[in-house]
Amino acid sequence: MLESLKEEVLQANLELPKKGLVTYTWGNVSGIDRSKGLIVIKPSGVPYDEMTINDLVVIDLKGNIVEGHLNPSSDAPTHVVLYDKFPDICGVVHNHSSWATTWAQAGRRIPALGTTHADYFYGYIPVTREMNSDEIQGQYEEQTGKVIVETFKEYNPMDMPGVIVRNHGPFTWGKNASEAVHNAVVLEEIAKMAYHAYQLTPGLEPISDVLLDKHFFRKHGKDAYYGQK
Ligand SMILES: O=C(CO)[C@@H](O)[C@H](O)COP(=O)(O)O
Repeated sequence: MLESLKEEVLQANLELPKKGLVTYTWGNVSGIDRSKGLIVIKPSGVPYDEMTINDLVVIDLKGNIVEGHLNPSSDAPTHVVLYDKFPDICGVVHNHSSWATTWAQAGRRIPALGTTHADYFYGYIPVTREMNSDEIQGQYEEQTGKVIVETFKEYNPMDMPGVIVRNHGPFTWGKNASEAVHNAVVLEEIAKMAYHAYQLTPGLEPISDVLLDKHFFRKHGKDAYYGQK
């Protein structure tokens, strides 16, 4: 069942260490078959260099295990919320890549300081609010998804394909698992460049709306929905 999606999700997971986005078993990638309402996700705690297609776990949109002999990623509830509330996405990535996680630990949104950013993210990459103790002590991973959705009231997820979860790390998404990984790689590079740009020029302002529009529109077209800049 879902053999081609499983292969795509396996390759997307194996791309994370190849691109230097994960250490040990940190991070996870999933993909969804919207016609079946089934998600294929990385198993929890399995080293990437030992992972096989048979280790992947299939869950439904309530988080129930439909197929698989291992537990799904501990972040599966977050993936489920995002698929439920962002109907156009079909791939989700979570990781603890160093530069993006630095911004998460600092509780900072990432400003658009250059055209690389503008090609992928229309304006600031948002950071979620701090979660309260009840949210943390409760269904933490599910609440993480809900706080991301709350942050995206003003955004179309397809035109802002990532978020910085405060004190945790980045989540990215896309039209499939492979695009979600691509966006994770870009977000990490943007986070690194923005950090260094601020070192060179403290108090740097974001790029002009004209330059942001030029690059984002060129890549995404005029009809893209735009949230906060
Ligand atoms: O965010 C976290 C832990 O903070 C997770 O991404 C783990 O780093 C990986 O968990 P599994 O996917 O192996 O359950």
